[in-house]
Amino acid sequence: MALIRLRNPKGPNAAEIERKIKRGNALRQGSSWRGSQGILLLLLVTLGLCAVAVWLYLAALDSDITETLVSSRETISPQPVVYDVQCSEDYENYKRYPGCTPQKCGRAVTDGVVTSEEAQALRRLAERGLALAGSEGGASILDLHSGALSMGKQFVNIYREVRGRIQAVIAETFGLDPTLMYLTKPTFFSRINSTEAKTQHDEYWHPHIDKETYGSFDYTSLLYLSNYGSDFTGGRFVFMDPNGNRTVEPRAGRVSFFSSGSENLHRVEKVTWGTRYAITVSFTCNPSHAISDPSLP
Ligand SMILES: O=C(O)CCC(=O)C(=O)O
Ligand SMILES: [Fe+2]
Repeated sequence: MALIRLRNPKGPNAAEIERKIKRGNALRQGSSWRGSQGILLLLLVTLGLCAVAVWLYLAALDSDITETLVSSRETISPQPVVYDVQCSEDYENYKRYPGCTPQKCGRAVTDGVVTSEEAQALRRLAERGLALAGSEGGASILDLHSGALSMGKQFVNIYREVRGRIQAVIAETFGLDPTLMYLTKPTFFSRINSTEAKTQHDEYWHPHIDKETYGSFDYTSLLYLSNYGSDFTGGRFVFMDPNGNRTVEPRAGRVSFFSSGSENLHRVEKVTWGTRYAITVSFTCNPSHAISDPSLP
């Protein structure tokens, strides 16, 4: 027995024990590898969550929108959705025209006044007209003034019908006499894309008050000819109120209208992708600022 012990000092189970030790080591190594894998995974998940949080924060900073008044996914019909806003003092500095000068101010949106076929026809017209030229920057306009187009022996007013309906819905919403409100200039098609601005005429995104910018406006209406989200991104209309920003998302055939004073300070977001078509159609209470439909003698 002693000899055997001498020849094999580790005893009869030494090989077995060694195997166990090796297996133990291997297991420990494996579990420490698995441990570091776990830590790595945890790190990655934490990093991912941090990235998402930063992205959400930046997105919130970028889109300073407090409220979406009307989204492009909903249909506002037949009645417009109306948001009352207190009239600014702007109107006191202008001559008042009873039956037209705003007594009640606000903003409204309707999808029930212009059909999608009409919007499509007007968009095609804008596409063709603007294809003849167009700005090198991102914003182009086509001013069709009264909207008259010669055809044979007469004028075909391309948007007389549509304009008449817009006039009627504005009058009804703000309690006006439609015969005392007049189409005024500029009345124009706009095309906006994401091309970088080349001149200040391309800088459509600045906050402004229509009554100050255009002088004659008392009521502004915008007829959208393309859809936010599918035809273009960015390019939402933003009312900039003292307590936050409120958007109207364009949608083909949608008419958005509002009193033109500083109670409706607004801007258009920069278009980030695609092309946005719209028509600005505006009305004045001052007959001397009216533009009339041309007629043949
Ligand atoms: O196109 C729009 O949504 C707004 C345009 C505008 O603010 C304007 O024509 O004065
Ligand atoms: Fe404007």
